[in-house]
This record gives sequence, structure tokens and C-alpha cells, in this order.
Amino acid sequence: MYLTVCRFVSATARLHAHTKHSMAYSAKIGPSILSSDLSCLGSECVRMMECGADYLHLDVMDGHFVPNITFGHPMVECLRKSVGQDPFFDMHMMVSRPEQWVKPMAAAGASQYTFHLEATTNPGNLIKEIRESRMKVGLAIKPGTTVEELAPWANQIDMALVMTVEPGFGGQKFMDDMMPKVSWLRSQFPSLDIEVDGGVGPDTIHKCAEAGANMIVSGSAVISSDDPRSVIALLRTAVAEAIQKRSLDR
Ligand SMILES: O=C(CO)[C@@H](O)[C@H](O)COP(=O)(O)O
Ligand SMILES: [Fe+2]
Repeated sequence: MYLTVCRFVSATARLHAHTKHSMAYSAKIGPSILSSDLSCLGSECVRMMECGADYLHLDVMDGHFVPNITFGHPMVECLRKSVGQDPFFDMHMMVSRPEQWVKPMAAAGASQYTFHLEATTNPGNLIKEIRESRMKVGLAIKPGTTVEELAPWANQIDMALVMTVEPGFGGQKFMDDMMPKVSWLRSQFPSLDIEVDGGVGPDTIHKCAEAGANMIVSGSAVISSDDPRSVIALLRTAVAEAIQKRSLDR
């Protein structure tokens, strides 16, 4: 009997270790505050964290890489002071010279620096600079960029962001045809954090979850809801269920 129990415990431990190793990622929901009342960004960030957000997705636009302007590192510094040290800031850098803002963003309190592959000629060096500044590394691709272009960097980054709209504005229509990129990345890099951004909400989350995305940016669907807590919970449940299903299918 003792031996049987021991065998069961060690088999369970092996299964757990295997699952943990091969599926290291988890479901995380990061509201994009672009669609909120920009005059109250601090309280909007606090509100999102209180509603169960896992992290905050902060959209930086320079009016050059994308046809819109938002804010830069001085605002991030103020937000960090207002929300405290805990919330994870995923900086979505929609800017033309991403190298320029690595150090200022790190000093302002950014947690992850997500730059666009299209915006740099030397991704390897930029990844190194971000790491030296003690931030995590995110690498984003616009709808027109293939995953094959991102793939050579995938083992050096913490997160791949597959844009599901043309970057620049919140409230756009989700592009279903980006899902094969997510599925391919999930099949090639089973433990990579994969984020989707643009038009993601209760109507589109299942496609993202089934394709293999685990970090979900949602702007207007969360911010403009009367019940953001429920929307965040729904998005997380959809992703968690898909992760569990994938682990059982293996
Ligand atoms: O980066 C962007 C847009 O460029 C996004 O982060 C959007 O701000 C997300 O908003 P919704 O599409 O979810 O409304
Ligand atoms: Fe974004």
C-alpha cells in the first residue's frame, strides 16, 4: 500500500513538473487605458487593478510610427507614483526610434518594453539594451509583418505581441486573419508569452484563446463596460480553459 501511494505521488509530481515546464505561461489580462478618460489616468489604472487586471498595457504613440499621439515617460513616472510599485506596466512602444526611450522608460518605472520589429534595424542590440535596463522584453508585429520575421528573436524575448488591428487607435475591428500567426507561434514556442492587442473582448476572446494567446490586451471592451470586473473575469476564464485543454491534449 505504502509503495502504491509513493508511486502515485511521484507520478503526479512528474506530471506536474512536465506540465509546469512545458506550459509555463498563464492567462493574464491587461486593460489598455487608451480608451479611458485621459484626464484621470491614475485613477483609471487603480480602478482596473481593483477590477482584477493582471497588468496594465500602456500605449505610447509618437505621431510618426503611428498617426496618433499619446504620452511618454513623464506620464509613466507619474502613473508609477500614483499606483505604487506593484502593477506591471507593459509599455507598448508605437514609436519610430524605440532605442531612444529605453533608459527614460526604465527610470520612469516601466516593467516591460514592447517595441515594434518594424521600427528598428537592430532588434538584437535593442533587446540587449532593454535587458541591461532591467526591463522585460516584448516584441510586437503589425498585421503586415509575418511571424517568420519575428521567429529568429523569439528565444531572446519574454513576450511576442501579435497586433490584431493596425496600431494607432483603440476601438477598431478585430482581425481574425491574424490568428494563424498566434497558432504558429504557440506551436513553435510552447512556453512563450503571446499577447494579442486590438479589438479583443468577449466576442473575440475565444478565437485568441484557442489560437494560443495568453496575454490579452483589451481596451474599449473593458474600459467602456458597466462591469469591467466581469469582463476581465470572462476573458481570463476563456484563456485559462484553453490553456488547460491544450495541456490535456498533449
Ligand atoms: O495598441 C493599441 C492600438 O494601437 C491597443 O492597445 C488598443 O488601444 C486596444 O484597444 P481596443 O482595440 O481593445 O479598443
Ligand atoms: Fe497596445
